[in-house]
Amino acid sequence: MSSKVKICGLRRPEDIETANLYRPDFIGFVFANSSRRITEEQAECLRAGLADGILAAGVFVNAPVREAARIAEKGIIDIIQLHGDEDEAYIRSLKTFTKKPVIKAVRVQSREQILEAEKLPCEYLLLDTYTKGQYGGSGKGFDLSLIPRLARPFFLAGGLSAENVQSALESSGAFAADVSSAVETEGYKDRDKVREFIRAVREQDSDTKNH
Ligand SMILES: O=C(O)c1ccccc1NCC(=O)[C@H](O)[C@H](O)COP(=O)(O)O
Repeated sequence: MSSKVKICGLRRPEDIETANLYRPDFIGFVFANSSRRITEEQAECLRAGLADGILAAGVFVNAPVREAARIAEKGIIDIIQLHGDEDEAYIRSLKTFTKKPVIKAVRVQSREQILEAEKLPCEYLLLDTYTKGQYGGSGKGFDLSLIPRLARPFFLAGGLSAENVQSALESSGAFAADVSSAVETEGYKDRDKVREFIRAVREQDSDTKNH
């Protein structure tokens, strides 16, 4: 199966134009406390311009369950990405309010932690770097040898770039590559870097098919 791409932290109309041009499979709107945070109203406007076929994830960190569900049910996002300390009870409660798929981020510190997270009632895991004092989008990578064989599809995140994404996907077996920092220049998404990242993932797919 070909690898998917997610570009996270879109916040301007030109970022949406870039996405519509280069067609990642997923984009992310950050609703959590971050320099990439956007409001619900901004996300609604951006979503209206997003091409069909690109799925929008909403990134939340320890948000009230009803707030995440409300934004999802409004149609602003297709997937709920939980990037904080949300536990099984939180996810079960969320699922009583919305049928939208859930991505649970794990800020990786050990192999056992990932195996434990596999039991959670979510559709996808997202494995990201643990950085003290920061929930995500740090631009730093983690030790991919900690990733066990997983039955569930997972997004790989944390310090990915056009230069390292091919080998990271290959060695981890991830379903999708997720990037934010490495496709930015001075804090904003950079059209050329987004293009190169997506190209690197798609090239990896054609290399795999040719071998
Ligand atoms: O990107 C943020 O600012 C952010 C803040 C708080 C929680 C999550 C956040 N991002 C989530 C993502 O999906 C990022 O793409 C992921 O952490 C990878 O980021 P990077 O290492 O910068 O490529």
